Amino acid sequence: MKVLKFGGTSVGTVESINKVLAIIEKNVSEGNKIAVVFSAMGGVTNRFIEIGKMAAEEETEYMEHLHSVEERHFNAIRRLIDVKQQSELIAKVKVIFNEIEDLLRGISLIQDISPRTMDLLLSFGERLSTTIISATLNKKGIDATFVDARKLIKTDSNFNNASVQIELTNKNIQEFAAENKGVLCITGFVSSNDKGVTTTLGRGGSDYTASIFGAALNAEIIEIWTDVNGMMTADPRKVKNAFTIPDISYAEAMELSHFGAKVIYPPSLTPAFLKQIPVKVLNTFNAEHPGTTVSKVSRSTPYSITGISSIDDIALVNLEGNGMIGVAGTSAKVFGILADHNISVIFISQASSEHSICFAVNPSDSNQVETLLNEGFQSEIESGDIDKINVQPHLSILAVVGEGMKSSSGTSGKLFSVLGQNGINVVGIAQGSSELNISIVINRKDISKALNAIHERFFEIDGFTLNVFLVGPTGLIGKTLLSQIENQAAYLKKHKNTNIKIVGLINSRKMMIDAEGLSLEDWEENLNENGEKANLSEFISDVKDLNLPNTVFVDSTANKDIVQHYAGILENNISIITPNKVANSGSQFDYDRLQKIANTRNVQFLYETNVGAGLPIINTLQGLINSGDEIHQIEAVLSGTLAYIFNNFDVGKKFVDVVKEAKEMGYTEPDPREDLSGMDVARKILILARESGLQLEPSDVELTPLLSENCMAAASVEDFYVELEKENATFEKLINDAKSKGQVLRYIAKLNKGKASIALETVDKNHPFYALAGSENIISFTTSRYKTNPLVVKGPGAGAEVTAMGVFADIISLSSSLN
Ligand SMILES: NC(=O)c1ccc[n+]([C@@H]2O[C@H](COP(=O)([O-])OP(=O)(O)OC[C@H]3O[C@@H](n4cnc5c(N)ncnc54)[C@H](O)[C@@H]3O)[C@@H](O)[C@H]2O)c1
Ligand SMILES: N[C@@H](CCO)C(=O)O
Ligand code: NA
Repeated sequence: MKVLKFGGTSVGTVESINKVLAIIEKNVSEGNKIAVVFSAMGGVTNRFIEIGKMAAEEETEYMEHLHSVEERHFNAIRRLIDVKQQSELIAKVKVIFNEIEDLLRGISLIQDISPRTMDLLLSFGERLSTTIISATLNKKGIDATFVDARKLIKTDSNFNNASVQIELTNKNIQEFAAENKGVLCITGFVSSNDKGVTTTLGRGGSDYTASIFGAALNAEIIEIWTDVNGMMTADPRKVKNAFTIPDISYAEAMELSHFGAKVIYPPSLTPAFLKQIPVKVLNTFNAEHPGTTVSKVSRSTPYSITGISSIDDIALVNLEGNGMIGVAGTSAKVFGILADHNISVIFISQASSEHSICFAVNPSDSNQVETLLNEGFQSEIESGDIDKINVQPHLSILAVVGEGMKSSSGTSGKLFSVLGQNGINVVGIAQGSSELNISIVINRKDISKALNAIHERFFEIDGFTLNVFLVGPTGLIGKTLLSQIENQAAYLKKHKNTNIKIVGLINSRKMMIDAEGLSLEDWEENLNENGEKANLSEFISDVKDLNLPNTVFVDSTANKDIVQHYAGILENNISIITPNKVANSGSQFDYDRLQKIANTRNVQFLYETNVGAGLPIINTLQGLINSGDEIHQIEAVLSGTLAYIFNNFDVGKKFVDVVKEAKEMGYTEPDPREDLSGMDVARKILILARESGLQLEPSDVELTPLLSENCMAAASVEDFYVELEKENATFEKLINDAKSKGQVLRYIAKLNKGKASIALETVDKNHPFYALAGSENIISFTTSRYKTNPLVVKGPGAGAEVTAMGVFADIISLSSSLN
């Protein structure tokens, strides 16, 4: 024997009823003995509640509303059953509607609808749907018996939420089933008391009916047919990667649904659980899907948790005070007061210090709770033993549930590290000693981020995803970075189980954000055609509001305004990666501030490409300092542009043309004067000084300017080229003088005895900086450990590919640290 139950959406339309019929027919053709429980057509119960209330309030339109419900049922009959065979059923249903009309007239006369009357009114929903479907089955040649469950399920007289007299009910059902063959078509939700007065079974009522029948008939299985593919690992509306849980224990199902997974209401399945009858949750609209089996057996699963669910809106109540310590009875009093007022508690936590009790309630109860407890504990509050009751609204609870975490370590560690890495503040924690559920209270704004991050970490179906917002995608570095990410995506997926997802782009003209991820194939056309007008502040506030997990903000501009936003971005627990040197080369105060925010917020601020592009300079220096080395001296060629220019300027060439070449090669700053003025090098040596542990301001860097005032004053880069052309002779002379002595020009930055300086020097072939080619940088660190032979890093220190690579490497390093 199998018991099937079809909910309101499954019997809501003719299309869905046809699917239900097909499922029943399939069972019959396979020779299964089945009993089928039906809910009312979707929405009908609520309509009846409204109509009943309208009648009681003498609103005459109730008749029109009733007629529309009637029409809906007649329409279904007309489409389900052949014209020639309809009349008998239509007559039967018409009689039922006449009864409903009489009832409503009565309600309207006495202007009252009691719980008893409401139960009678609501019972028509199930009676109608079941009448229609059983008749349809018969017309199709399937032997089906309409079963009015009111005759079999006997309850007390607690209308709206009656308690079942289980022994009597079982006996009734067993006797009935013994006498009646064929498909039993049973009205869900309804029952009656000893006097035969209609009652209903309350929340999850039709599931309860199915469970009662299943238990009474010793069914081998109960199938709950609904409109989703079973119970899922998380709410699929909040977590896109949620998937069906194939097997779940009764206890887990109970925990998950307590915290909001609404697919089934497990308390209603208790009769089945007690008899250890497995319950399958299946999808009427996707009947082939295996759904979820809820049963007693413990399961084998590759995951340490079974599912995550949440209640979005709760209020946390805190009762606190020194007078509570060691005093028995405080919690009994708190929960006694709540119980007296029928207020249900969702979560409780008390630290062993006994200094406070904290618990969660529905926000709609929170004002009442506050008043009740302030009154109840008035004398303790007055004497100072207990502080005033504190209520925190706008919170959410999430629960991580699974038998797998029992007596195994690591689940809570993993859980809290995900929350920590995503800057999600934990307001409260509770874990029962059953070790089946860890419940966490967090701020409401973080709930979606938390669910997604936890789901990703525990279920790892699609691997780890880093969400990237990029400023300056159409610039040289930005564009190169995007193409490197695109080319490397398959490798990262395969070898690191990592997805780098670009979720937002902004250049000086356009911006766009898509939390689902932007395609790297056509991002440029997409941004041009579909992007909104760029507005950096708006973009950044959208980034914050979106509150995605595992997020990084990449700034690939040389812009000064963006830097003003860094602190706020880090404060929102979003990491920053940038080749832009402006933030780290402003005031020492600003530099320290960003470092501090990143540290306290537990996010990363990575800027390897600030010095020497992709060359490992910042990481090397940080490694030296963090491991206890001391920097005695740094000597370096830090400008790729100037290195290139001095390596390529020769007699017969114009200096300005070599500068233009450097720009075309992608070595220069957006404005090459940043390089030629020495500003770019000054920024770099300042950053190295700070990374070495020194406190320096930009003005402390001694710098010999390379460019005349006219060049610096030019209004645009083009004007600057015009000015520079006039100074050709000066540069020619510099080079020739050096050459005549067998020397080369090097723009050398030094950090020595706490001082940073930069000067144009000539070096001969014995100098280690002599043999630099192209845009090569060289950095030589003399330290306590590298004293006689310095540690030297050398290689191309500018250019699109090597810089984008450095940014990309920072991105990978961030994602490894989060994963
Ligand atoms: N080129 C190199 O070799 C190299 C090496 C290391 C570091 N860097 C640094 O990389 C950064 C980018 O350099 P690039 O060569 O790609 O420059 P670029 O001029 O080609 O690109 C910068 C992009 O940023 C955009 N942008 C500027 N302000 C913006 C704003 N407010 N909002 C949105 N977009 C804005 C610009 O439109 C441009 O597309 C600079 O900070 C530079 O110092 C470059
Ligand atoms: N413009 C810079 C790029 C690297 O930061 C240079 O020439 O070195
Ligand atoms: Na670097």
